[in-house]
Amino acid sequence: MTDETVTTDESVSTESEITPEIDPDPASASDLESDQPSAATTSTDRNGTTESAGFNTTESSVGEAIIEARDINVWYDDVQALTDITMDIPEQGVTAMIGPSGCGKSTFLRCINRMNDLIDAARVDGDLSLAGKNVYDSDVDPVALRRRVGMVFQKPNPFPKSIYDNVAYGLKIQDVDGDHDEIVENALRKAALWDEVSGRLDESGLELSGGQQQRLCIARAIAPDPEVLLMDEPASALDPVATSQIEDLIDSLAEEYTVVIVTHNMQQAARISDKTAVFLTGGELVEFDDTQKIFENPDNQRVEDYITGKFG
Ligand SMILES: Nc1ncnc2c1ncn2[C@@H]1O[C@H](COP(=O)(O)OP(=O)(O)OP(=O)(O)O)[C@@H](O)[C@H]1O
Repeated sequence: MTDETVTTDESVSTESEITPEIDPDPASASDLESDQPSAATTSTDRNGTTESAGFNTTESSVGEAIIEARDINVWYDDVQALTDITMDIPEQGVTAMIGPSGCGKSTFLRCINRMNDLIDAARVDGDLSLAGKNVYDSDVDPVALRRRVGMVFQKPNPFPKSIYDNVAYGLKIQDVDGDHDEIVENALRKAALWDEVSGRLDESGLELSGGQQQRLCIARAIAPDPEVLLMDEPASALDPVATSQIEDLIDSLAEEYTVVIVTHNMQQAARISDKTAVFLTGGELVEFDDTQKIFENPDNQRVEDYITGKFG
C-alpha cells in the first residue's frame, strides 16, 4: 500500500499514515444555537481545574508557542479555503477551532501534519513551524512529521485488527524502538481504556463500542509519543456519556500533549479549551484568544454574532 492514497475530503484513507477516514458531519445551525455556552456556577473538577461560567480556566498547562502559522493560504484547485492564517498555538493545553461549516477548520488542522499533501487538488502556501522548524521545508519527511503530530478523526476508525495491533500498528510502521507491549499498555492507560480491554487485547477493535473505539484510536495516535494531537470533531459521532469520557480524556492528555481540536460544539470548546480560534466564511481566522475572552467578550462583532447564534 502506498502512503499517498487519496479519495475526497470525506475519505482520506490509508493505514500506513494512520489516517483512515474523514467523514464531516456538519452541525446544523440549530445545533450551534443549542450549544451556546451559558452562564453557570463555579466549580472545581477532579483535576483541580476551576470552571467559571462553564469555561476551562486552567492556566498552568499552556506554554510557549509550539506551532507558528504565518500567512497560510490553501487552495483546492481554484477555490481558496484558507486566507492568510497567522496564529501561534501554545504548547500543551487545548486549542479549539470553531466556525461555521466550510470555513476551513479541518483544512487548517491538516496543514499541521501535512495531510493536505495527500489531496491532489490542495495547494498550501506559507510557513507553518513545529517547534521552530517549518514543516513545509523540503527536508521534512511527512511520515516522520506525522509521528510527531498524531491525528484522531470524527468517526472512530479502528483497523480490522486486534485491539493490541491497532495500538501497535503505528509503532511497527514507524519503527519505534522499545518494548511494544509496554508502550501499548501505557497508551491504552493514557486513553482511559486499559481497564476495559486489558483482558481481551486479542479481540477485534471493531467489537468495541463507539466510545471505546474512539479511545482506541486515541491510544493508537499517542502510542508513537507525538508532541501534538490533532482532533477533528472527535466526539461528534458519540453519545453524551462517551462524549463526556472523551472530554475528560482530552483534559488529561492536554497535560502532556498539545491538543488542537476542531469542534462544532461551542459548549464543548468552552468547556475544554484554553484558547479558541474562530474561523469564518472565506477561510479567515477572525479572532484567536483565550477561550473565556472569545465567549464572553470577543473583539469582533462577527464573532459575537456567531457565538450568540445569530448565524451558523
Ligand atoms: N478535498 C477537498 N477537495 C476540494 N475542496 C475541499 C476539500 N476539502 C475541503 N474542501 C473545501 O474547502 C473548504 C473548507 O473545507 P473544510 O472541510 O476545511 O472546512 P470546515 O470548516 O472544516 O468544514 P466542516 O465544519 O463542515 O467540517 C470548503 O469549501 C470545502 O468544500
